[in-house]
Amino acid sequence: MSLIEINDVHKSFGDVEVLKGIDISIGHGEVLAIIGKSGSGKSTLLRCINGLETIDRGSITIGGNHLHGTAADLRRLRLQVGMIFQQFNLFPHLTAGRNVMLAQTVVKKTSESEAETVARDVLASVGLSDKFDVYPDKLSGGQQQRVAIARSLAMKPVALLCDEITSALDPELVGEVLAVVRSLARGGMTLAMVTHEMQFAREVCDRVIFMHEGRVHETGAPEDVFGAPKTAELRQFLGMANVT
Ligand SMILES: Nc1ncnc2c1ncn2[C@@H]1O[C@H](COP(=O)(O)OP(=O)(O)OP(=O)(O)O)[C@@H](O)[C@H]1O
Repeated sequence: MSLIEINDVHKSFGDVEVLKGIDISIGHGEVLAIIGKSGSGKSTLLRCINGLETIDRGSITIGGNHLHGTAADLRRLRLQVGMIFQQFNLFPHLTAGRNVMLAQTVVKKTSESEAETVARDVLASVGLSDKFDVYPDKLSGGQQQRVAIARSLAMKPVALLCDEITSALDPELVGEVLAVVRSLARGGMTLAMVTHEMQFAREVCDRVIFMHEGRVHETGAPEDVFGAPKTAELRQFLGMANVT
C-alpha cells in the first residue's frame, strides 16, 4: 500500500481554483520531484499534504488515515509529515541544538534529556555535530537549512516535504544541502520535493511530477520526463520548445 494517497484533490483561493483534481500516490521510501512553472500549484499541493491548507474536495490519506478529518486527526498526522521551506525559520535567540529540541519538548512533550540526545543525533546526521551550541546568525545559510532539516528529522517523520529548500541559498551553499537530501533519500526516507534543481531531480528522484495549471500534466521516471517529454507544455518548461 502507498504511504500517501492523494485522490481528486481540489483547492481554490476565492474564485481561483489552484488545484484542479490531483491524484498522486507516494510509496514508502519513494523520492518524488515536483516541477512546474510559478503559480502551477506546487507549494499549495505540499501545504495540503502537510495539512497547512484545507482541501475543498477529494481526500489525502497518510498510512491509510485521512488527513483532513477531525482537528485531532490533523494534529496527529501533521506530526508525521515534516516540511522544510525556502526560509529556514529558525528562532534567532536559540542555539542550533535548542532549535532542534524545541518542537520535541513543546509538541511531543519529550523530556529535555531525551530531546537533547535526539537533537545531537540528528545534527550529527546532517554534518553539524559541532554546532549544537551555536546561534543561527553564526551559521551560513546552508548550515541553517541543515539545522531546519535536523529539526524536522527530530520529529521522526514518515515523510519529508521540501519546498524549494535551496532557493534562498547562495549557489556555493546549495550542494551541501542537496547532499543531505541525497543521503536521506538513500537511507529510505519518503520525500516529495518541489525543486528547480533539475540535475538533482534527475539523479536522485524516482519519479518526477510536472504540474501545469493546477493539474498533474505529465509524470514519469526522470529519464522519461527530462529525456523524452511528451507534452508541449513540459517541453516548453524545460526550455525545449523547439523540440518536436
Ligand atoms: N493563501 C493564498 N491565498 C490566495 N491565493 C493563493 C494563496 N496561496 C497560493 N495562492 C495562489 O495560488 C496559485 C498557486 O500558488 P503556489 O504557490 O501553489 O504555486 P507554485 O507552483 O508553488 O509557484 P512558485 O513556484 O512561484 O512558488 C498562485 O496563483 C497563488 O497566487
